[in-house]
Amino acid sequence: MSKTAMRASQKDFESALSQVKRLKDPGNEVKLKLYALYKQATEGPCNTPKPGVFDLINKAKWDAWNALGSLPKETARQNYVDLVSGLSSSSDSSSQVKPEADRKQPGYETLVVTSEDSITKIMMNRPAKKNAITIQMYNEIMLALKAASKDDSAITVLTGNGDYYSSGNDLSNFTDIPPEGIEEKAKSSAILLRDFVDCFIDFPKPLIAVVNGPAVGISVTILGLFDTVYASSRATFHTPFSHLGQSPEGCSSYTFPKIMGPAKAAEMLIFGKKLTAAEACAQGLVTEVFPDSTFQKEVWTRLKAYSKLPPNAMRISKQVIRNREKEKLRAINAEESRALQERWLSDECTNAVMNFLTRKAKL
Ligand SMILES: CCCCCC/C=C/C(=O)SCCNC(=O)CCNC(=O)[C@H](O)C(C)(C)COP(=O)(O)OP(=O)(O)OC[C@H]1O[C@@H](n2cnc3c(N)ncnc32)[C@H](O)[C@@H]1OP(=O)(O)O
Repeated sequence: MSKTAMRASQKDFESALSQVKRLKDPGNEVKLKLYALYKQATEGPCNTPKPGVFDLINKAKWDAWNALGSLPKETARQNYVDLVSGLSSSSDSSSQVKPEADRKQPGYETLVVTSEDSITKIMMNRPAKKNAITIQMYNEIMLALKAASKDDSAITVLTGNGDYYSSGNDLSNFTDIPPEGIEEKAKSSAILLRDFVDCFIDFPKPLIAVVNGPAVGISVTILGLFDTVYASSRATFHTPFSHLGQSPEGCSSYTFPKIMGPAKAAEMLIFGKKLTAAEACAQGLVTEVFPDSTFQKEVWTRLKAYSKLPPNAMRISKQVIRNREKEKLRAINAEESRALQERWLSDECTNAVMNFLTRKAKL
């Protein structure tokens, strides 16, 4: 016999009433339907005066109940039981979490990109190399950001897999010299760098860095272009550009002095001072630090709550906060990229990279 042909007993109705309390929030429209059916099942047709036009909530409830007209109490009880049973089965199936491998978006080799709960998560995925950023990874991050800017997620997160957030530019990027020579390599790298940083400058939705461990070089400098930076207490922030014969990028020559003042920015960007997570937070580069033991749990709970906020309002707020600086940031990015193009051809830089690659030097 079909469910609707059955008559719901008082016991079925009472069990639906207790089941409804355990359901995930079904949204206002369904809540109004449930309210109306409950009133109809227990009191019969709507019998109270219509609330005033400014009493919005009670008026919506009254309208929903009144719309049921003279529906018999028994039918309302049955409809209530059926509605709750439908909601329970769909909420059971949506609470079955698929393993990450099944949810991951195809087409990325150096990243794991997933979208759920209105959050697109871009995870750098070279843990054995401390998530050092190869040419392929720069390109894939740009692709993932462009896709995330158009998908239906409300917020986008960048994070790292393993013990590091990222050790920055993969220093072996400099070893793959094309037949056209080293100048050509420096030129194409500067274009890649500029395009990469532009993607962060132009990203239209709230962008959050979940810094799960130490961060080096370009993975630190671009943090000034994020809207929120959450860090594990294990994270450190290191920009050893002078040690590498290089100069700052990611618009940090502008964002860092603005965030932390010129003196603190110079210590990081010129002298390569490494900051702890607590120091980075005190200087405004990091929004909040969480104990490493509860980092993932606390951060994702927070982000899931934020991702439920109205997405258009968040986008517009970001625009209002950031848009007036965009042109300036693009010009700074171009200037920093030009300076680095020169630096990459210098002996200081060549020697530092060779020392790392031949294992003579680490940070
Ligand atoms: C298109 C170009 C755009 C350029 C933009 C400009 C960007 C600038 C920067 O980002 S500058 C910062 C560059 N990064 C570094 O200088 C970090 C170098 N790495 C280290 O000093 C150390 O590896 C470490 C301190 C990050 C970690 O040390 P440790 O814990 O002892 O681990 P290992 O050194 O054994 O590392 C494991 C494994 O990963 C390889 N690796 C780590 N980082 C990098 C890197 N940045 N580039 C290349 N390879 C890296 C390391 O060699 C080991 O590999 P192996 O197991 O030996 O094969």
